[in-house]
Amino acid sequence: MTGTILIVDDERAQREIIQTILEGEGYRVAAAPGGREALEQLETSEFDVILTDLKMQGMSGMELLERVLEADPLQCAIMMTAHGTVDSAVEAMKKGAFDYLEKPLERDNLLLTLRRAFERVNLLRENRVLQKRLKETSSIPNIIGEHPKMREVFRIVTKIAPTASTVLIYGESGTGKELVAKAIHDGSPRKDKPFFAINCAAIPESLMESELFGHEKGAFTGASSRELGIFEAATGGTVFLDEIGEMSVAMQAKLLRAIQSKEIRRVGGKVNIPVDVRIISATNRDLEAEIKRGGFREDLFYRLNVIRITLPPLRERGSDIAALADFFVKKCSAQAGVTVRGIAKPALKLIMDYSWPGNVRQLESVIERGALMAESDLIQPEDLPAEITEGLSRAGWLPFELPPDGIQFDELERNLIIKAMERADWVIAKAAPLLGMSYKTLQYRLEKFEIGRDRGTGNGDQ
Ligand SMILES: Nc1ncnc2c1ncn2[C@@H]1O[C@H](COP(=O)(O)OP(=O)(O)OP(=O)(O)O)[C@@H](O)[C@H]1O
Repeated sequence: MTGTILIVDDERAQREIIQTILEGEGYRVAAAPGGREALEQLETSEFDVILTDLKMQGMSGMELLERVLEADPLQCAIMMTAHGTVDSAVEAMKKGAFDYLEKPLERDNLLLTLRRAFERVNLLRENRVLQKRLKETSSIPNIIGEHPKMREVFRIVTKIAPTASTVLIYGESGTGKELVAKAIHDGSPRKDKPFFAINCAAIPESLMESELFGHEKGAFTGASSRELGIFEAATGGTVFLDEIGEMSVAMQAKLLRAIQSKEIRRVGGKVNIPVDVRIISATNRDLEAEIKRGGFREDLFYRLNVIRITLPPLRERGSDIAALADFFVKKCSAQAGVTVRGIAKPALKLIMDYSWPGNVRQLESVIERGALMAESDLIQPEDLPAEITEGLSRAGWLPFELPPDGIQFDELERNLIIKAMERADWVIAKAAPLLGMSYKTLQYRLEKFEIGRDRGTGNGDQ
């Protein structure tokens, strides 16, 4: 039998008898003549079980129990009480003692109670190890998230990263889809080979095939030399197809053929070239609904959707906001010239209350801006952009009331589009989800309103 026990009793003879019995059973035993001495020993050593007398000179067993459990609520303690003091024994149990033993002690009863106590100690210990292991496996470097939905993401990523299966990541813009795709690549045997990401919404239809599969010299006007597409360039590695829902149906057919045959043909080429890439794709659209509408091929969907990972929007994991903000502050403070080391409480409250339609990407850029604006070493409310300080809180933000004289709807729409484009650094693919529009709809509206980066003509793409 292994295990450590601390006996606390002010009667020396009692201590010695119990110590002899327990050492005879193989336990490692220490003894203390009173509560104070016991607490001193507990400061430097850990004991699995504390066996203490109730009535002692100086500190009572009850007070010792309270102090011990205050420091470690899971400490296993057994109270020894004089015959006929059941009330105190019950009180000790209520306070959190594991059990009590009536004096004079009976050897068998003592050993049986200790055996049960050690069963519990071992169970708790195993539980702690499991919890620790769970924590270790459910985190990925540089991806912050303690929310159960993120833990589930980490669990799946850790499990499937080493396999060859295709993965489809669902999530709104800025929720970390590319970060997760990269983590899957980094956790796979392909990690030393290239990881290439392509945003299907940002590439014009006419160039998509060449981007994916490459082209031969002279394949089309402007193709002055042979160029490899990302399928060939990433060979042995991973291709990440972001915003797959924006890919045209014609292109989807070509992609499906490439996945099935594991071969591609460069645009203008005459031969098929074998390729070996793992495909991870991502979307913020409901592809199943797109299939019903005829906008997405069902057979391709099943090829891509072998493993599905759903990333929650930031507003659904509010408990992660503070840790993410802190992570970005640290990231910024590593940069030259930035002296910020934290976020002031009132600013943090505004950050926590905000709805984050642009998700983690928006939070990251707000913190970056705050770190640059801050005059002290803490980010203050005045260092945050208006949309956050104006308290458009998660609980029902209602930005507009219809003014008494009505409104010019076109003007309102135009302004909102400009605001979204500014927030998305003039990348249409990133601005579109902020407005709940598809890439094509937003592109059309940018042209219609003649919105460009310089507010002049042109659509300001990329
Ligand atoms: N959990 C996280 N921990 C730390 N950083 C994160 C996390 N999630 C996202 N980020 C950061 O937020 C930014 C946006 O993430 P990412 O580009 O992966 O999002 P996305 O979902 O692919 O966006 P989009 O759909 O617009 O392409 C990146 O700078 C990324 O590093």
